[in-house]
Amino acid sequence: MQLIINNTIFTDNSKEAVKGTVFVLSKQNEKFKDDAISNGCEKVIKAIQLKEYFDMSSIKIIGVTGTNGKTTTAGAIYSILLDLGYKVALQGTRGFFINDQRVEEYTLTTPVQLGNFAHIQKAIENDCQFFVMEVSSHAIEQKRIEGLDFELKIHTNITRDHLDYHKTIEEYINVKNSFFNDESKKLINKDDKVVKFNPKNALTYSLENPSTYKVSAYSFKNGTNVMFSKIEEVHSYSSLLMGIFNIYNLTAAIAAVDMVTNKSLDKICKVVENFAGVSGRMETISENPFVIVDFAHTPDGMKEVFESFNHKNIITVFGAGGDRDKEKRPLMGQIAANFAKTIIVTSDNPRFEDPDLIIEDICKGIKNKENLYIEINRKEAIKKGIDLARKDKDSVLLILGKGDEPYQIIYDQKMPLSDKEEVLKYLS
Ligand SMILES: CC(=O)N[C@H]1[C@@H](OP(=O)(O)OP(=O)(O)OC[C@H]2O[C@@H](n3ccc(=O)[nH]c3=O)[C@H](O)[C@@H]2O)O[C@H](CO)[C@@H](O)[C@@H]1O[C@H](C)C(=O)N[C@@H](C)C(=O)N[C@H](CCC(=O)O)C(=O)O
Ligand SMILES: Nc1ncnc2c1ncn2[C@@H]1O[C@H](COP(=O)(O)OP(=O)(O)OP(=O)(O)O)[C@@H](O)[C@H]1O
Ligand SMILES: N[C@H](CCC[C@H](N)C(=O)O)C(=O)O
Ligand SMILES: [Mg+2]
Repeated sequence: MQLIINNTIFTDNSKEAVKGTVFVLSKQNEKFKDDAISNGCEKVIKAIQLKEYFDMSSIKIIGVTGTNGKTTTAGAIYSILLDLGYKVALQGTRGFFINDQRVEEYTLTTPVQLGNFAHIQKAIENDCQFFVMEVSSHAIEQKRIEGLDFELKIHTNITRDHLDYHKTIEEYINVKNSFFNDESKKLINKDDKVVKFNPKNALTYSLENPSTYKVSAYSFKNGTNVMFSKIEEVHSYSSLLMGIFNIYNLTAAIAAVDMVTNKSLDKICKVVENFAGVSGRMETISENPFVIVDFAHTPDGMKEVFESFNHKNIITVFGAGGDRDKEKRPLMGQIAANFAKTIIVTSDNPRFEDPDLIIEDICKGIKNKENLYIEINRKEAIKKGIDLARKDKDSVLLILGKGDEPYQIIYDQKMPLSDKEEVLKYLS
């Protein structure tokens, strides 16, 4: 990865660290430091020193971390700030956006250090006042965010994900909590049971426990309508988004904008109505039959989605990613069995794993196999789900795990496959 600042080339790859370049050390590449020096680089610096070459004072960085809700909450903050007239950049799972234009397709949810600095540089060149970014647990552990000063750090929730990488839930929780142990301005979900944070400059939000931004009531008739109080002031907002978990995401987004701008909460609550959500997150593809595509791929994410439709007969199509956390698979099967009337287990992104074995892992959590179908071909599984949904007018078909991913990763190949396209093709 290279970054050019004032005609100086900065690189994080020793193979590029030739004469005239500056090698930027990271946790991932420090083992190549001697190679960089022998390749003739001018100097070796730590990422935190990039601030000496790079004035970032004109842009406010907002970081969102948590197991689920990062893309949705970051997307909502981006939408609100744009509607309030600010120039904003958004970086995350769905790619890199500047002022409503997608500048880069999906790469990493949080790029490597120089990738973050390159995007911030581009955002500053486009006069952005805010840089909203998702902060993944990998990024925290690998210190990809080293050198960034956050105007505000936001916590959505901490349940479980990426245990293939962090090995234990305790380690995963510690990594997530480490993002909140400094004196930065932070916004914490007070209903989360495992979050630990430095109380200095911390404000909170919640539906259950006492907090700064406390939701007092909500209803789902004609969309989502929410009432909350900030200390003594009462405010309300409405949204097209469904699900109690989206009330957390939207309340966090409203609170965040309140904390980083001097706009009135009433103005902020007004523009949040324009946020139509993020594609592939609780996205309604068809009303009749009722078909929704969602990105839920963790036990907690699935539980939240299922609980949003417990008034419906749930038919669900899902799988689990290969080369990811294996222990979550039976838990996902069990959650589906607890809520769904019909379960169709299929492939997600098998990567280098045998899709049959992934499906076997999921089915270990499904004791009652009466309404369980297994269909390894995701396209066929979606068709099966639609056929069943057509026969039950009180059903909702929930196609989970891939959201708006336009591909299926088999080995290291990205084969074109979009859940939404498959539904629309079959219904047309
Ligand atoms: C598992 C994982 O996170 N791997 C990351 C890790 O790879 P790695 O340890 O193999 O590193 P590497 O490729 O050997 O390179 C490490 C560093 O050494 C340097 N290098 C390398 C060779 C050399 O001769 N000299 C040299 O200097 C490279 O330029 C690089 O800076 O370090 C690399 C560089 O920092 C990352 O690009 C890579 O992310 C890979 C591509 C990846 O797929 N990561 C996924 C799992 C990820 O990060 N996902 C999260 C969460 C997703 C979500 O929940 O939304 C994300 O933020 O996207
Ligand atoms: N606040 C929340 N609590 C629990 N589940 C949620 C929440 N928000 C969203 N979800 C569920 O998790 C899925 C992923 O949401 P989103 O993409 O916003 O999360 P993310 O943290 O960016 O995920 P990833 O780390 O995989 O990119 C959604 O499709 C929904 O099913
Ligand atoms: N459908 C994807 C969802 C996870 C995407 C991202 N959170 C990651 O872990 O790479 C998978 O399970 O392969
Ligand atoms: Mg994301």
